Amino acid sequence: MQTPAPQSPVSATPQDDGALFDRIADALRERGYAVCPNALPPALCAALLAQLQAMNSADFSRAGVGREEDWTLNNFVRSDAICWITGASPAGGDWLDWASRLRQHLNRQLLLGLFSFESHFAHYRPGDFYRKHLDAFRGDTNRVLSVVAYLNPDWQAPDGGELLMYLDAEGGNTLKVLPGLGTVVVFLSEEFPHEVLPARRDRYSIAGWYRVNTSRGDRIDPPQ
Ligand SMILES: O=C(O)CCC(=O)C(=O)O
Ligand SMILES: [Fe+2]
Repeated sequence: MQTPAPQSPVSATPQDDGALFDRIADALRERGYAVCPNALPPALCAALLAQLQAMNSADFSRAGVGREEDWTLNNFVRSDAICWITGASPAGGDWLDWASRLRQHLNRQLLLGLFSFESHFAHYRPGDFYRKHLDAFRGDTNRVLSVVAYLNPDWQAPDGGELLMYLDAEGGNTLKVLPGLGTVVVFLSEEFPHEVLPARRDRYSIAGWYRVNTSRGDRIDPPQ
């Protein structure tokens, strides 16, 4: 008889995660991106939503563009506000655990060598946007895989705020994703330009990036 797997505090579904993570790995292998409605475990969604409700605007700061010394505020490119997730809160810790399980699964299946993960909550007020961009530039970064998780109950098409993904270099083949609660999108950071269209409601999400280790000499990168 098999011993049941230990249950995580927010989700009794590591086994279900396995099936979802397999689907994500297959889609990444075939297309380089995966769009998965109802992917985040419901208990994790509930915990993250409760945390968002407990936060206020002072916990968020205006999002910038670029890394470290290249970081700048740019109202033309993006107008959302963000809060980095450290794991200090139980919900943040549960999210990081989920992201870590996905990382290990993808490393096993796709040999991506993903080394670390960084992520933040994002709040887009009505009208906020993030113009067309790439999350990583070839040879210039260690961000390999982007993941976005949406935290908006009852989101409808007229609410707008879609993630618009450009699937080919010409920009003719696009995909729109509604930011509904529990939907997760994963994609190769260097391959897919994307943008966030303005919404008519407050829009909440988590954006995260898996990175490879590009430390050399005395320069530790990622810095952790
Ligand atoms: O929220 C989204 O749909 C995508 C956000 C994004 O592209 C980013 O933060 O880099
Ligand atoms: Fe992005």
